[in-house]
Amino acid sequence: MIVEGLVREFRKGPRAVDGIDLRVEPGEAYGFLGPNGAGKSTTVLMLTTLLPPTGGTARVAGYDIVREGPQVRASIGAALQEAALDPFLTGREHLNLQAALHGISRADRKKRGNALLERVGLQEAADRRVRGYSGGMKRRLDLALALVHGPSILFLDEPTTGLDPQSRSALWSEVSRLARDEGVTVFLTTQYLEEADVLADRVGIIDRGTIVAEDTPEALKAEIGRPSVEATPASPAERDAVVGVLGRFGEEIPSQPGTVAVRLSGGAAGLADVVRALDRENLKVSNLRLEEPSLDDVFLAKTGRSLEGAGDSGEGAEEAQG
Ligand SMILES: Nc1ncnc2c1ncn2[C@@H]1O[C@H](COP(=O)(O)OP(=O)(O)OP(=O)(O)O)[C@@H](O)[C@H]1O
Repeated sequence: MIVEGLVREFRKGPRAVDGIDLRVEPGEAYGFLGPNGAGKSTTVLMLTTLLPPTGGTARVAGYDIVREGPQVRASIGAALQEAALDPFLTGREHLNLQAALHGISRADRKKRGNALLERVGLQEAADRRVRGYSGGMKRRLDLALALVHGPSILFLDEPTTGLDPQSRSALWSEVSRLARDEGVTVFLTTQYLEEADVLADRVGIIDRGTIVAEDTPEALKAEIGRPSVEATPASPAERDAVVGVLGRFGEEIPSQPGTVAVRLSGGAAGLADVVRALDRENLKVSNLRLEEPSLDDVFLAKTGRSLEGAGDSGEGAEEAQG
């Protein structure tokens, strides 16, 4: 997938996507991370040919998204935010219908449907109507539907938003397996740092329509750099003394009540020196933790805002999207 200078301007709205460049290699899992309203869904709609760009170009599976829409659509599968599931159809009926739409023969439809239902763990619910499905089951059915025609690229728009932790991790394993074992290229959008961290080989951070950082999660975190150490003084009376010792190793940062934290100016290796210094001063700590920088720190460093609550106010956005 090659994207160059892609733009989408809405007539009465913002420049939702403001000239983005990206490349996703075959078999790669790419995470598009950003707050509400950053432009993630608009990007996915353009790349899946559902919304025409107002500028720039993109090739998906080698095909131009504007001039070769049908070829693009034949190569991709998409599970988007507004799942078009019919509450009165069963999971199996949905798969059958989708397979028929893709021109899969009657004999193959059944086989394909069964295999996909099994893969996403919906065999037992296969003949129940979708209106009785949980949020997690609907997302898994969505994923199965996106895979019916064996696409080489899979688009997932916020696949786990609103799911409980268990359903979230079940979906994560399925997506990882697709990328790892079947070489499917995955392009997923998410507002969850952890999701990008777990699933993506590379992460692009999008804010207000532009990509502000892009790399492997490890490299992005390493760029922001230094880990922090957090200590819980065993006796609250010794808090100031612990602050004094830790302060020699870096600048103090906000931490949980009852704890002291500093960003280690010498990196993780400084932890041993911290322990020795505390010991020398006879200061006891009940807990000592090394914290690696998170993707949230990366977002903060690149945009000056924290990912939590960095989104747009959403005013009118929902309406406009409908
Ligand atoms: N059809 C539309 N008309 C006008 N403005 C729109 C339309 N669709 C999206 N926008 C605006 O474009 C910007 C980007 O929206 P987009 O949905 O792409 O963001 P997002 O990163 O996917 O956010 P979310 O996580 O909420 O889905 C927002 O400011 C949004 O209000």
